[in-house]
Amino acid sequence: MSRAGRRADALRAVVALAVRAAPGPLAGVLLTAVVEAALPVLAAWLTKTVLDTLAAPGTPSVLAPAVALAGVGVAASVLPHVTQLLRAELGRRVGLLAQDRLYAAVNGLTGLGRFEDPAALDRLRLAQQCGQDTPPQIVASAVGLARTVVTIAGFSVSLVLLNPWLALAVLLSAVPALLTEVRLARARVGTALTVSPLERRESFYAHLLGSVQTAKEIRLFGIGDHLRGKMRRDRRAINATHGRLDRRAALAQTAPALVAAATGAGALLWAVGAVARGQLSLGDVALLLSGVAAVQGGLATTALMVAVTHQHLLLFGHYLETTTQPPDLPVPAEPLPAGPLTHGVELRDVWFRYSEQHDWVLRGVNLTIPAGGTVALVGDNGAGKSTLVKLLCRFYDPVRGSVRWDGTDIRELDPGELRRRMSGIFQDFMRYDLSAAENIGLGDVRHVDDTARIREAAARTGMHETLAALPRGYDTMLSRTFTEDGAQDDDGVELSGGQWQRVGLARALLRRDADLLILDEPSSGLDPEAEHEIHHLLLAHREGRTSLLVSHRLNAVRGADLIVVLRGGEVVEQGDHDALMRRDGRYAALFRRQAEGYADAGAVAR
Ligand SMILES: Nc1ncnc2c1ncn2[C@@H]1O[C@H](COP(=O)(O)OP(=O)(O)OP(=O)(O)O)[C@@H](O)[C@H]1O
Repeated sequence: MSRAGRRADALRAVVALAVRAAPGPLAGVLLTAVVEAALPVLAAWLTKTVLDTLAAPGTPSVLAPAVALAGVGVAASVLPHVTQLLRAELGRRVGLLAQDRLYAAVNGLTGLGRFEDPAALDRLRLAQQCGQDTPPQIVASAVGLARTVVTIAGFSVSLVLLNPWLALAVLLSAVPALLTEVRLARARVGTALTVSPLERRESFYAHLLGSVQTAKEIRLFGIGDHLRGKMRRDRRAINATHGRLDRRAALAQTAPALVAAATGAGALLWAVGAVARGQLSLGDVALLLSGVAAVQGGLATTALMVAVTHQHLLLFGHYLETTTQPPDLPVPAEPLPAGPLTHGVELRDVWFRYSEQHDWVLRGVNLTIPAGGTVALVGDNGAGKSTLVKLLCRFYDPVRGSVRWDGTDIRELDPGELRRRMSGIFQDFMRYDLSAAENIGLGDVRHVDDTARIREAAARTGMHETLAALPRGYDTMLSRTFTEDGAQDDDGVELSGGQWQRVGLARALLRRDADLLILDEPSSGLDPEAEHEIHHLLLAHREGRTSLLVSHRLNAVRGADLIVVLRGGEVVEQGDHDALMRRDGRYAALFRRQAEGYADAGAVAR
């Protein structure tokens, strides 16, 4: 699509957004803009009438035009405040709708790929920035533009009546400024794109330096100054880019400004001569001077507003691109229903790599998780276990092969429905800065307010007593960073690593009707007694349910119906514990090594 076509699309989208979000304030802003635009023209004519009436004694009373002029003055001083009020309301409502649509689009992404694509993240950042600010600014500029055009038209007619050639010269003198501003607008958008990655990285450093999660390590390693230096370097680069553009703009704007000033001076000299020759009255001169100033000022404002609107429309293109982007993973127009799991989930010759630049992570994996069965996945660091879990949830699609839910390729299913049939805990599970109840309730948002259910899930992971004893019980914020809905009390708490893991597990267990339970390292942060206890609990919970357990603690997986050993992205062994021990391969070696570690520790203890 051509650049002009994209701008027209952006403009249509902004207008549609404003009409949808705030029809009342939009109509109000347009109305006040027209009235505000007409006032200066009216004031100039009334001034001329007052001056000419005063200069010609014996003519009708000056009172009526003087009172009208005063009225115009009052209206001119009040209206900007009304406009400001309406424009602010318009901005807030449009900003809200734009933000909501943007995050609906982001939330609609099925997979994780776009969140790992720097170009997509830069675009998202620009979309976040301009989604909030750009539509109201475009509306404000467009309204301002319409207003100045009305004012310019009014004064131009006045100038044409006094001297048509002068009117033409004044109008033409603004053309260079207009062209310069449009060129500069394009350069400004180019600069915004250039600095966006730098600004995103700067925000990252700002987050590192200002958050409690990072404060410990930054202090222990004393790397605050190092990070600050990197942040400063990015900011300097951003400033240098902006500085270059500002210098270029100042140079480019000088010549058009000189042309306009020379035209204004010429008009003044002509007017003085015309008064001396008796061609113009004093009132005419007042009208002419205010007309030249208004037309020139208006044209300069127009140039700037055209440029700003142009710039915002180009930026808004990124918002449109993000909100109308095609799906990251294909979903059929009419997906098949994901029914209750009756046979099992199967990975059939699955090959996967994160991108063409990356190496294969899974290489022809064949694996079945039978309905009602417990499968454990073990293997070295980087063997591909978490990647396999992500493919099961359809965060990525296999490059080759398929993942099948009761025989149907999960690409044929509705991803939302598929995920509603699953539950689990990831290795890097979320610790939400929310209340304890909500931290668990989010496991099944239909029951987020079901206190009894939440307490029962907490009890099953041994967390009920701990959470009930918090300052506000389950309503206590599990955060020292935020307070509940802006409350002033700082009684939020930070849980220990193991306690958080139990909360994460309780969240997973809240979805009681899940067909497939995925537990990726569910006990890595627990003390040995808690681990033992949690594994017994999970064993009981998994009984008769389909589950996939990923763990490095081989003692925890020995009860699984099937243990699958992954190495370098390939399944190298599978069977139950006894079969794998008899086979005396990789699993047996790993198991013995862990058992020896415990035995050695026991010997040292004795
Ligand atoms: N988002 C990603 N983008 C690119 N490469 C990735 C990504 N996630 C993982 N990898 C790579 O894929 C390989 C497998 O990682 P994965 O997390 O699946 O291993 P794992 O078996 O779960 O390891 P661990 O036992 O350490 O948790 C690793 O080499 C890792 O660097």
